[in-house]
Amino acid sequence: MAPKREQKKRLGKKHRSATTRPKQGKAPRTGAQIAGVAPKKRKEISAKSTAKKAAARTPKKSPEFEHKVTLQQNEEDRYIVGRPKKFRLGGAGSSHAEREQRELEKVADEIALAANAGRTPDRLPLVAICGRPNVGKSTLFNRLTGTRRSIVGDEPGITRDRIYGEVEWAGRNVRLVDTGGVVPDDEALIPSEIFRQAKVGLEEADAIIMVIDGRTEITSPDIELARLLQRGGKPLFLAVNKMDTAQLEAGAENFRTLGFKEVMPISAEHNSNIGDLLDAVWAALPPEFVAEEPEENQEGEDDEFDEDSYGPQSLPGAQEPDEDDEEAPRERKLRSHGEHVLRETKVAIIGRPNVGKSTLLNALTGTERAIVSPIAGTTRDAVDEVVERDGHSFRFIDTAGIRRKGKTTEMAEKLSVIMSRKHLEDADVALLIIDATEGVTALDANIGGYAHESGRSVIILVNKWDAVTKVGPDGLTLYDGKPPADRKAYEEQVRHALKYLDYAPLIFISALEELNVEEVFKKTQLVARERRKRISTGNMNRFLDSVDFQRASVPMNKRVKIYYMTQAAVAPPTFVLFTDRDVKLHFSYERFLANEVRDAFKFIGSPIWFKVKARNKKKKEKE
Ligand SMILES: Nc1nc2c(ncn2[C@@H]2O[C@H](COP(=O)(O)OP(=O)(O)OP(=O)(O)O)[C@@H](O)[C@H]2O)c(=O)[nH]1
Ligand SMILES: Nc1nc2c(ncn2[C@@H]2O[C@H](COP(=O)(O)OP(=O)(O)OP(=O)(O)O)[C@@H](O)[C@H]2O)c(=O)[nH]1
Repeated sequence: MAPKREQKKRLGKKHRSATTRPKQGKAPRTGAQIAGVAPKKRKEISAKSTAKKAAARTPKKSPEFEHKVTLQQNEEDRYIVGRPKKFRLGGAGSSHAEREQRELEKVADEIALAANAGRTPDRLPLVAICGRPNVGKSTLFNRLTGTRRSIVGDEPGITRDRIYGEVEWAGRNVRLVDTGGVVPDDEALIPSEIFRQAKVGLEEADAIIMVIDGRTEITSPDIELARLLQRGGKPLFLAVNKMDTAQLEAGAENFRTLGFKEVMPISAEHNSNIGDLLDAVWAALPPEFVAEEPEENQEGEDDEFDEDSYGPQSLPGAQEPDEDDEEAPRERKLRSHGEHVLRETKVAIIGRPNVGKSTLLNALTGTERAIVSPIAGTTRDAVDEVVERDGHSFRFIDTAGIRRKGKTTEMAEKLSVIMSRKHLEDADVALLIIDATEGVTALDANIGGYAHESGRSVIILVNKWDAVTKVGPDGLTLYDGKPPADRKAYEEQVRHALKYLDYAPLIFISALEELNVEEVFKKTQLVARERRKRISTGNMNRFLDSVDFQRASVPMNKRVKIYYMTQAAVAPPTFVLFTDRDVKLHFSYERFLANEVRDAFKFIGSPIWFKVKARNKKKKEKE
């Protein structure tokens, strides 16, 4: 990261507009804004202000389509989405146009879906730069990130892949993705590759900058790309590039016909109006990125508890740095300047000998869509295998270790525990394998216990399912004459034996016959995302208001009053409870609360950790 001053100089501040200037230093006080208001009223206000913000981000109605803003109760978080009506592109009727139409609608629907998908606000906000070839995307990207990674050239389609970088602006960091461009096969039609690229980058993006060449006329690919983006319901900005002089800048208004609310003339090459563009983008980012920003000078501020002051700003210690966030250093590393990164999930395959670990690894790395590359692991002689699929990387930890065989049974068993624990250290997600032909043994339970305590996300895989379900010639019994296993009853048994892993998804697989292996990838990606989910303090306290603690079966003297709670860390999600007493939470109270949190926010596959802080602890320490 370039020093702050140097970066400011690079980005310039020509033509800075007062309306888009951010409030330096302080984040908008989403939680505290509603302080001092009675709890009932507080809920209403917060819902209204969220809806207002979302409405501001939704493109205006246009004759072709219409956005209806609806407050959706997403399964993972509450989110506002724009629901576009179907529209038809001009020229429909011929079969080619219809095909094109269908393809566009499919992609647009996917983008709309992605906009509604679960968010992981523990990451930096991601801003995508897209546009047709040669409009200056790479020049803008390089201007913002200060790197030369994105190649600039006169030939259209020179950026062949997505490139990620980071920019610091007004004291905050934003991640950028240059979605790239590809030579169109046919200038008259939108090259489908642009859509493919755009789609991948946009799925993750929190805001989008579409770049257009202000020195050329609007082309039909521009129009169609604009329409496609507008269907996604994300904050959109049109950067009219190559406006190198004030005279040219006036012409940017002509591009309003594309239907963008925010149209900004810029010159990426001459560094003009770039600061304004960033200000506007930053102001439009979803609230969770703003709400979670640590407040400066918080240490030592007023320690008095005020019943009506919700939110991080009034919460002594609530926004302390994430000491427990073990993911943070690696995440930061991944976000280094201009680095071309894919999101990566580290996966440990764990289990006792002979359950099918190496067979599963072979099945996972051998799938048709997997691109596998062996990479040196974190320990000296370890080799990790990285599988890239659908834009996501799965790093299987120490595959040499998984394939290593023990000598005697006893030794192999001991080794399996040691290896499992070692693999857990480096992992995000653990795949705990159970042998269906044997059920959960004491050793399985032992290894599962380590997985639970490690704070990693866990997926239970009941392997060799083929061996207990494939019936023989009579069509009724297995080859050995036994009755085939009943899935529901089997799951109950496993759940009973591994009670503490009740949050872990369970999949029946056959590594040998590659049954349900696809599902393993899907679930791994899901739980990896869930463990990094962050709930805003405002939402957390609304949740707390709704919990009926009377239902917790905990002795009266073990109950503590929780004034408020906040998520202090991700991976695993860790909550700090501000209580009336500095005592360890009673086991059943903790379990009750974890279940309530899970009901509200899911956190599929991840354990939930709690920390207790007595509200006056700091004060006592000072005295
Ligand atoms: N005059 C002027 N030219 C610019 C400006 N920004 C970019 N260019 C030029 O436009 C051309 C294309 O720029 P790139 O940044 O490579 O465009 P791109 O959109 O990334 O292109 P693809 O890689 O094809 O997608 C280069 O010759 C740049 O020098 C600008 O602000 N003013
Ligand atoms: N029927 C059936 N057999 C399987 C399946 N998966 C693995 N096996 C068999 O189970 C045995 C053990 O498989 P491995 O993959 O070597 O097991 P492992 O867990 O790596 O064993 P260790 O290296 O000793 O820890 C082999 O004979 C496999 O063919 C399955 O899905 N179905």
